[in-house]
Amino acid sequence: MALQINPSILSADFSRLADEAKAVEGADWLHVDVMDNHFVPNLTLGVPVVESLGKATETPLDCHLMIDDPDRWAPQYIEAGAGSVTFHVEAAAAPVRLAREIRAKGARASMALKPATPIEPYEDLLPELDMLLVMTVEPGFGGQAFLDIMLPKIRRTRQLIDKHGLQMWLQVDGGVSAATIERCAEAGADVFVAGSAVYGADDPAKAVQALRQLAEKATGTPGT
Ligand SMILES: O=C(CO)[C@H](O)[C@H](O)COP(=O)(O)O
Ligand SMILES: [Fe+2]
Repeated sequence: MALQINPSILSADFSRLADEAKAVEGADWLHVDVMDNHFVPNLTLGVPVVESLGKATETPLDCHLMIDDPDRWAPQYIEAGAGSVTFHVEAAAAPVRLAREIRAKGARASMALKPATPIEPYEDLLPELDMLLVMTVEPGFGGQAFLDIMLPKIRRTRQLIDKHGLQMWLQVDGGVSAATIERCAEAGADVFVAGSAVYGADDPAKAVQALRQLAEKATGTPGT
């Protein structure tokens, strides 16, 4: 099982994005939150910024699309350099077709669930995906408190992945910190997004290492 830490650039200084991306080189992926002020009540960045970020760092980009109509926009993020594209199932018109298109274009296909969206209706879609994202806050903002009530959903999702013998990754995003990452890892997550816990630290690279060690300790699993 992979064990990965993905710093979220949402909590970085947007006037120095290239430097902030370089500050966490050594992390597995750079998590990029795309918000459109429709699917979520916040506006962040779009295709041109993703393209520039891709040129500024060696770290592959994990694009989390919190936007309406991801069916239309996801391909553009792959062309801009995203190595992994996550769409929200609540926003996608045709999740299976979209996942297949993302894979066909050479990126990892990932699907996200808001806190109130259950995993069970999507069990049969899992083989179409490279990653499933269980949101542990309501999407839209960094720095929110981790929702403990999501731990059973993380556990149930891990059970479904294992039941089907899939190699796909299970990502958690929202409120992941030194205080919460062990519980996420014990519940079966293997990819951890952390925004404020990384960029709010004096040394973001050290914060990534510290989170990795806690997750490894919780699972007895060496990371990548
Ligand atoms: O998708 C997100 C919010 O919608 C962010 O990735 C997430 O909130 C990261 O920030 P933090 O670790 O501070 O919670
Ligand atoms: Fe995110």
